[in-house]
Amino acid sequence: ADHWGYDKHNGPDKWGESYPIANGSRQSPIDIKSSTTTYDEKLTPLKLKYDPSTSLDIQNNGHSFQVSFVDDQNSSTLTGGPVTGTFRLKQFHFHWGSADDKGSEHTVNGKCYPAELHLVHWNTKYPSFKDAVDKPDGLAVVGIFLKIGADNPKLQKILDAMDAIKSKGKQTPFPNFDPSVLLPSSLDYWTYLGSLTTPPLLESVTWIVCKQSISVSSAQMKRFRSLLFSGDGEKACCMVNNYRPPQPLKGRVVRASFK
Ligand SMILES: CC#CCNS(=O)(=O)c1cc(S(N)(=O)=O)ccc1C(=O)O
Ligand SMILES: [Zn+2]
Repeated sequence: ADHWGYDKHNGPDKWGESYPIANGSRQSPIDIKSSTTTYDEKLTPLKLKYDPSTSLDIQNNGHSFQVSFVDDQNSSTLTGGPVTGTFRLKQFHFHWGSADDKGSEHTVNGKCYPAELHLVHWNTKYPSFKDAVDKPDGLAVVGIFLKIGADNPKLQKILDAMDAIKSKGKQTPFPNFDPSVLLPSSLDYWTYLGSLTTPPLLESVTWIVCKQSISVSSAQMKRFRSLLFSGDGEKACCMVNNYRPPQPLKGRVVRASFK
């Protein structure tokens, strides 16, 4: 069948044909309207504890690139914040645009960022990621906006690995990477109940979107855009605009951990 993607004939507007949940009641991403969010003093600080020895490899999966982690122990975890229990880091990936004026999935008061980082964690009340991925409290994804500014040296290791994973299906070892280096200095966040932003669009994600962004330079963004959606031997297609636009809030409340 026609594999989903991000262009006219297989993009976000078409996903509902194969994944009816695309029109569900808790879809992501959303536009975060700061005036309609509500401060919740019961929200505790987000606790992210990452062990660099759990980082495994970096791969081009044909819709983004992701760094995967060993998740057979509670070495790299998310606790606190809006969640109950312990969530394990499985992978992180990015979404970005064809130019600096778009690319993020979440938007803030209608403003897009050039890219957005997603750190995907699964609830250890379930035996594995695949058991968690379709449960309403199965996943917690931390979203971090990238804003155009100075070169970000913390992205260098990722950028240098890109040459080895240019086309779909490529994978290369990526040991000893500490994702903490990608976190902003403040972990103030907005949180709401949503979904995966790519098919199968499962409504299993507690979203935790950081208010503070991290920097990326225009030159560094150009290197993201040199990756390919296409595999070796296929017509080269630049990996850009791999973001889903904001979806209807449908009555959901977005809480803020900060005043
Ligand atoms: C079955 C199933 C599934 C989802 N896998 S994922 O949570 O790693 C993921 C999550 C997201 S996102 N944008 O919802 O965090 C995007 C892409 C992926 C992916 O498979 O590549
Ligand atoms: Zn994502």
